[in-house]
Amino acid sequence: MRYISTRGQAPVLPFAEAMLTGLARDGGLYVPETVPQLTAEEIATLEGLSYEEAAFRIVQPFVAESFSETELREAIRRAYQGFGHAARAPLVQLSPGHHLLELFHGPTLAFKDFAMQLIGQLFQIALAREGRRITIVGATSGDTGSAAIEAFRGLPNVDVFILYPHGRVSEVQRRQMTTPDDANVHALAIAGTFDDAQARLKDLFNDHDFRDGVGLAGVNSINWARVLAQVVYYFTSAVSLGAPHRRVSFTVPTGNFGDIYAGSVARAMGLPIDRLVVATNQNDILDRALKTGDYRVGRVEPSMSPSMDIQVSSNFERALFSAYDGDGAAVAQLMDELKSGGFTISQGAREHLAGIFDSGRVSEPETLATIARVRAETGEIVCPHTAVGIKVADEHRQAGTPMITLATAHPAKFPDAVEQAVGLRPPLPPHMARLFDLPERVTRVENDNAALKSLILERRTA
Ligand SMILES: Cc1ncc(COP(=O)(O)O)c(C=O)c1O
Ligand SMILES: N[C@@H](CCOP(=O)(O)O)C(=O)O
Repeated sequence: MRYISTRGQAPVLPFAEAMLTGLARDGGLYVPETVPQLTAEEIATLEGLSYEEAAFRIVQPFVAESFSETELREAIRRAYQGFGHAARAPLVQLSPGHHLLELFHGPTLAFKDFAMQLIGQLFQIALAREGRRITIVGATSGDTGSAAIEAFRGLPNVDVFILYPHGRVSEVQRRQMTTPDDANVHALAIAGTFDDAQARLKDLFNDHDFRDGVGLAGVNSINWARVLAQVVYYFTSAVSLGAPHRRVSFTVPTGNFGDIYAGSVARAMGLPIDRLVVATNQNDILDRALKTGDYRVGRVEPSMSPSMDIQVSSNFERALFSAYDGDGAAVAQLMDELKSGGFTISQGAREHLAGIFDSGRVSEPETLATIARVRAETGEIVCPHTAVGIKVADEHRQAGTPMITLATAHPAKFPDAVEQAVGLRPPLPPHMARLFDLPERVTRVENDNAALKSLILERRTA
């Protein structure tokens, strides 16, 4: 399996190299040259398997040339052993035909753990093999950061720098990033928004001297390996509701478009997904783009679902690459236009996207009302991101097709929003009970590349 860039100008790489490379050298994102297909029979055999065995069968065709079966099985086993639920990603029925896929039973209480724990294991195998050291830089709107820190803390051959927007993540999210005391972990509060953090991160990758000098690696969903690991739970949940003999739909709270893009990969592999529904908060560029064809960047407005406070949605580039039939030059042209504020999606590409995705937007009052309604109707307490998903899912449900909404984070990560909606603060699980007692370590940094580069060079332990 070879991996190619969405902009068509970067070296073609095998899986392990694409994983260690992160952003392609032409500024694009790696995707597999072809998508492996699972037959209906193969999909049916996933029913009743452990999450780990299903993950092995789904991931293996993408990585076979880079990792032996034994290495992959062991990486998967280690990745999910710390999850707090035997099913790893359990499904809970919200109402007849509407199910919540709980993706928050990992160590940092968000869906990011599913991919980050696995790539943490795969990175270690690949780095040990080559005797390489790396400097990971990640951008986060709240959840990727702590998941990355948890997966890479304490490793002798890795430094982890996490850029988060100062004052724009929840207190639990911030403390998850600033309280680990490992010398290789560096939490950086950048002046600006998540979009600024992600833009600076891409600048660092596009500075080839710096990138090569520090051995830069990325663990955002820029990294194909992140997306791949997220494909698994689309299969396990759909199969438990009757796929491949029955079609299912998914609604996904969306920001950087990585999670829902993973759903489109599952669909391309043969999983009978009817609709993939993008759910945004008031930062609604994706909803606007899918409805009008105009992808136009607006101001990032802080919301009570801060992890989705994103306007420049990195993985949309991968969806565009498919929608433009793998035309890297066309994608590069759109990304160039994006530098001046946006672009218009061609009619053909819009039709391609409309064949897969629907979308909806949820306001702040609607988010609160949904948390309260779900509590009243089902007893479940959901996080504000999940509430955005549930509201949009309810607007897109079709009789006869089960809808699965991804519950992307634990409500205890967002106690202020939950308290406002239902009058109580969900407790943190026991392994995080000391979070508010631990000292924080944080460095403020300007939204400036030169400042960032010198900080990384100065702090690196590698
Ligand atoms: C809790 C939560 N929900 C939803 C999202 C959106 O996911 P994606 O960026 O993959 O679209 C994020 C951030 O990624 C998140 O942390
Ligand atoms: N919502 C994310 C933003 C980064 O997304 P990623 O999937 O590209 O890592 C976060 O919580 O950090």
